[in-house]
Amino acid sequence: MSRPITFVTGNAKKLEELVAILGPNFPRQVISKKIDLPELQGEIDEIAIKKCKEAARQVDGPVLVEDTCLCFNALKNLPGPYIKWFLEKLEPEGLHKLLTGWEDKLAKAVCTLAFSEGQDSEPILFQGVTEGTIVEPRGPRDFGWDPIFQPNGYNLTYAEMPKAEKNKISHRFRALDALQRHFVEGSSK
Ligand SMILES: O=c1[nH]c(=O)c2ncn([C@@H]3O[C@H](COP(=O)(O)OP(=O)(O)OP(=O)(O)O)[C@@H](O)[C@H]3O)c2[nH]1
Ligand SMILES: [Mg+2]
Repeated sequence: MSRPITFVTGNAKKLEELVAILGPNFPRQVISKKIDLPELQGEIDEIAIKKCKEAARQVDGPVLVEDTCLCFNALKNLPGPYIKWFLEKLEPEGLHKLLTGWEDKLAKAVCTLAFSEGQDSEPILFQGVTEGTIVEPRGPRDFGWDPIFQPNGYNLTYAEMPKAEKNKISHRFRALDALQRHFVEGSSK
């Protein structure tokens, strides 16, 4: 029997979505641990890999971590990995206003999952991207920048969509889908 995978995150909403998306049929047991891991600066993949190695060191076993970026096309993909700090200071309104000077409101939400079997294994990455536009905040405020992100093909922001609907098309769903395929295909070999 493989050891359970510990999903290390300080973010309760991420955990809630992960549990809903993975459902009961994921081939490995997933438990969670709340640690706010340090995030070093750098490119997306590098941040996720370093976060994963630190999680594996602290947990001393199989771990999964996630890093989420919100990239504005007009700003050459910023705030990107720094979205958490931008959101904390500017709130959704301010984030939307950042784009006032640009006609281009395109953005992408990027979820990068990093999985490692343990301290001695190299992390494996799975990424999910959902494209959309940045709009004036609409909908409930219970999760981050959801009120300003309107995925392509929808008239609703992530925040306005029923959770089950967001979880079918979100950046997080797409990354978890890749992870799930890795484990399901891997376990049938
Ligand atoms: O509206 C949202 N819809 C989402 O689907 C979503 N996923 C993440 N976020 C926010 O974007 C920042 C990422 O930073 P982040 O990846 O470092 O997360 P975090 O520090 O909260 O948790 P963790 O690093 O301990 O896992 C944080 O402010 C998160 O709250 C989201 N906001
Ligand atoms: Mg974080």
